[in-house]
Amino acid sequence: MTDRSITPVVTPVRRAADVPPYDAARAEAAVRELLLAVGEDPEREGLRETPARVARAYKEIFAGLRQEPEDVLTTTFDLGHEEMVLVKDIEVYSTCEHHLVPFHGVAHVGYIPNVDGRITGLSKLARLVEVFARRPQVQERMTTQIADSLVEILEPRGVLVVVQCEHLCMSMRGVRKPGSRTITSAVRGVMRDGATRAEAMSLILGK
Ligand SMILES: Nc1nc2c(ncn2[C@@H]2O[C@H](COP(=O)(O)OP(=O)(O)OP(=O)(O)O)[C@@H](O)[C@H]2O)c(=O)[nH]1
Ligand SMILES: [Zn+2]
Repeated sequence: MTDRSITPVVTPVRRAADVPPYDAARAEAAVRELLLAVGEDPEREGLRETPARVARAYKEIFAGLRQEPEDVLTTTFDLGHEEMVLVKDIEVYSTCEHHLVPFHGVAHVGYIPNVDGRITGLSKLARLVEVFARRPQVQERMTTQIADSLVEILEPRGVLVVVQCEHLCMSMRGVRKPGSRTITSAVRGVMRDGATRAEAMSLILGK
């Protein structure tokens, strides 16, 4: 019998090319409806511009739906560097797909290049995080997507991604536990080896 507890759950994700263009007018109408639904007056002074503002903000916050990792992991160099590369404390702002409120914190992204030493620009790792953070998300999927796209594009020997976030849906509402942090990781290839993983983790945890 299959042990279902270790069966990976793969969420089908639409490719950017299949995502329709951003519909600002529709977003604006929806925000207006929401304001009415909560008992506000969208015509009052302070709220008159709000639907349009929120529509613009959502375009930015969900821009990652129209981007693919290969759009940002463009610059690769063959530097011959075969040891670990780790960028830590990359600030992350994403949106919980269950409540549409933010979760935020940091991502640490490390990889061990392939034997040709193919590496990418450091900023590209932070851009990669943005591609997946700027979508309606769950933290686990975001972590996995960052790791798997690095595997696909850089073909490295190993990847480790650790994300630590506070979910405002747990802080400002619901269970109301401000300050709790959720930590997720995705580890691929030789980064799974005990010593290598320990080295990456100590670099992440070290000040
Ligand atoms: N695994 C996971 N869960 C998340 C994430 N973001 C939010 N959640 C959880 O999604 C769950 C949704 O649960 P529901 O019971 O459907 O929604 P709810 O009634 O609003 O739940 P409460 O938040 O407990 O009030 C909650 O337990 C959230 O904490 C995430 O990134 N990963
Ligand atoms: Zn939530």
